[in-house]
Amino acid sequence: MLSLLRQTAAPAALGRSALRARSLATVASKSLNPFNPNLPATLHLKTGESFTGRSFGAPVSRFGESVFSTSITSYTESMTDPSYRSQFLVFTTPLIGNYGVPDNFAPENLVPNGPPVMLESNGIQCAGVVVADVAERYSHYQAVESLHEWCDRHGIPGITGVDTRAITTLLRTNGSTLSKLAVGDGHEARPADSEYWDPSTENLVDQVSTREVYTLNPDGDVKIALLDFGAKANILRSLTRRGASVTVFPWNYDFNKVRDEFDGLFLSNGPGDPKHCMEAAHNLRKTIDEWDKPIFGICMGHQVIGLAAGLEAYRMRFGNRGHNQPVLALASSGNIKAGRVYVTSQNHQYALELQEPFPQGYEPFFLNANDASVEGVKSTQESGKRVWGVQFHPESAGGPLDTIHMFSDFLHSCRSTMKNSGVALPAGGMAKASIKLTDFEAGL
Ligand SMILES: NC(=O)CC[C@H](N)C(=O)O
Repeated sequence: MLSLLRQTAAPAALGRSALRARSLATVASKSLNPFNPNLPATLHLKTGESFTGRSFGAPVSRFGESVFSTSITSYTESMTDPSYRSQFLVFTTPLIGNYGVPDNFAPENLVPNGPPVMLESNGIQCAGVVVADVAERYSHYQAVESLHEWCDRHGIPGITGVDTRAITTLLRTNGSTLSKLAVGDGHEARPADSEYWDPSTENLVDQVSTREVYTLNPDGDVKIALLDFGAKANILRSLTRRGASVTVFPWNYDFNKVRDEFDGLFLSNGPGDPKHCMEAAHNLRKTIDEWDKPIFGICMGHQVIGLAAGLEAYRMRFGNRGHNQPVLALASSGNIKAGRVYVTSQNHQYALELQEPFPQGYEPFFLNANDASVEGVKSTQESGKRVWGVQFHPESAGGPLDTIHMFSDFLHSCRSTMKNSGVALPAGGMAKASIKLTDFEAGL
């Protein structure tokens, strides 16, 4: 996926206004199907229920897994998050689409030295969207198209006019459910049980990870390697905005081959069952045993750290998806204070077991204050290691920024190692010096 991002990077020879005109023309020329309020659609759940409403977006039928999100904003960020791959995203917020969709590639929307997209990847990643009431008209100063037009361009079906409260209640009771979103002729025909496609059987990470190694912000003072399990662009932005150079590797690249060239290792988020990533966990185990520089993982990255440490991962009933998930810190580290509750952005179906005893050298870092699931693991002080994993998304996009300083903490730790090995650390620590309040307010 990120290799595709690179290919869409703006050629330097074109001016900003020419690029803007070109990308707007692309948007306009690709809207294939006008919104048709009379086209029916039905969401079939494998558990036996069907919900009929109206189609929007691409008039195509698809299989996937229905999951619900309680986020009240940021549908564009959620839909472009690669961790939603193969899922039908059911929004509990009734009105979706009212602020339209921005131009993902407009140069003026991009962060200098960051990834070449405004949203979380170069296109829609979820399999479809389920909403109570899609907005046919939109209003936002950055919007260039409607939710219908955007979904249509990307071949993604949507359904509107269905009772998302009833669907969510079913998903809470029965768990995330294999589904078919059927559009147009024959939409009411229920598929046979054997027809439902189960995405958890596939290695979805391999479908979204970069195929090539590349570097963002090559002049950054601290060199971070990032294993790409399906990285959200805001993770890359959060690192480069804090001055790091970020070299992105495919998820199963053996980092041990190049680890001497880097000051820290980052493991990204990514879709699907973490058991498909055992190869990465084995490589990581060797890294942790033989390398003493900082390692930080988010969501899938956190799960891979847990597997490397010897923890088990399990499938939750309906997972946690939304922007208001409270997590309780059990340990202090950097800006994180034990005993505090942080409100976090989340999108996951799997979690690490809270094993007793915890693997030697590790301790639980955070617990979810709603369901007590493991929200973070870290190496103990006595272990001499610096390894952190969090199930939630400190980079948000969308969601609250309560834990955004974990990126500064990670880079601060990487830079302190550089100091020990003779590389000068700016007074007060680069991590603090490079972040201004205005950056925070700008929503980084
Ligand atoms: N956002 C993520 O990285 C998701 C992790 C994993 N695929 C899960 O669903 O639990």
